[in-house]
Amino acid sequence: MSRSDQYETFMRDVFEHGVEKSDRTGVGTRSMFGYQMRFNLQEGFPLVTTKKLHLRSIIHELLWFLHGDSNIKYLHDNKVTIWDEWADANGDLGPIYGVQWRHWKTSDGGYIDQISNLIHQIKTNPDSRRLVVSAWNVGEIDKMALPPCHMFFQFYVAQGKLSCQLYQRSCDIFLGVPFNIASYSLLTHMIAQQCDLDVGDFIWTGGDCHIYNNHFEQVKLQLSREPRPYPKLIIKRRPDSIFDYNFEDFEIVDYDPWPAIKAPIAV
Ligand SMILES: Nc1nc(=O)c2c([nH]1)NC[C@@H]1CN(c3ccc(C(=O)N[C@@H](CCC(=O)O)C(=O)O)cc3)CN21
Ligand SMILES: O=c1ccn([C@H]2C[C@H](O)[C@@H](COP(=O)(O)O)O2)c(=O)[nH]1
Repeated sequence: MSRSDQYETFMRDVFEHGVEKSDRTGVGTRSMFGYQMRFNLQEGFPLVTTKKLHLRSIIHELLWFLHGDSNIKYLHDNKVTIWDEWADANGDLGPIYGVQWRHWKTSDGGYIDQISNLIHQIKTNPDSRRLVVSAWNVGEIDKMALPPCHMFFQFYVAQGKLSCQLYQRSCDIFLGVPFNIASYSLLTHMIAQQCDLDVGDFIWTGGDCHIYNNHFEQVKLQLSREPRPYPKLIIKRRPDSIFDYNFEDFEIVDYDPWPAIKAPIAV
């Protein structure tokens, strides 16, 4: 049975049973600690259907991470504005996700490309239990515009299928989480294609899962809507490496969402 309501069930649980909690931004939240969702990627691409999602921003952001970039110029060139509030006057965000994924600094002055190493390990040693990428570089957190939220992910290969589990320490359920689910599901499809594997599950694990107090009306509206079946992802080409995908390589078919719902972002 295909389920396309895990996200809404999660949102409803936190909305109904979360506790009041103040937070860094001053907005205030309703929060729950610890939650897990499992998406079978064989059954569709988990793009939330109870509001229209801007997949363009999600794809460009992921390609930007994979390029090891942390300046918003690439995003701006592609009309993506989701990181604007955190960039400095030069558009820099410090050593956030992309930098840690591709150029983790070592103590002897070298760099580690975690993504290249990961792909190599999946291809040559798929049973490994060390198929891990971390953005949580403790020694560099104070140089980042925002400490990583989606901070640690692990892959798993069994029966010809690639699965991924993400640990997200802090989760803005209305604005951030739909982006995060789609982004890592897309990454899992791309890595599976590169490694000649089918896709398995994407498992999302959250730490502090919160709904901001100024998202309550939007959440009520969203929860009044019936989820629809998930769309399908088509990757139109098989690039030579994980770093050679273009925006145009991806197509989502049969996405029939409810209308978009606007909300302010907590900075
Ligand atoms: N409070 C907060 N929540 C987040 O989800 C978040 C941050 N901060 N800071 C860093 C990044 C930036 N992210 C963002 C930023 C903006 C949107 C947003 O405004 N989404 C709109 C559409 C925007 C668009 O695609 O142009 C939405 O309706 O989903 C989503 C995620 C995720 N992260
Ligand atoms: O990919 C992302 C990035 C950020 N968030 C949210 C989670 C929190 O609401 C804020 C970060 O604030 P902290 O005080 O650093 O936890 O951004 C997200 O959900 N997804």
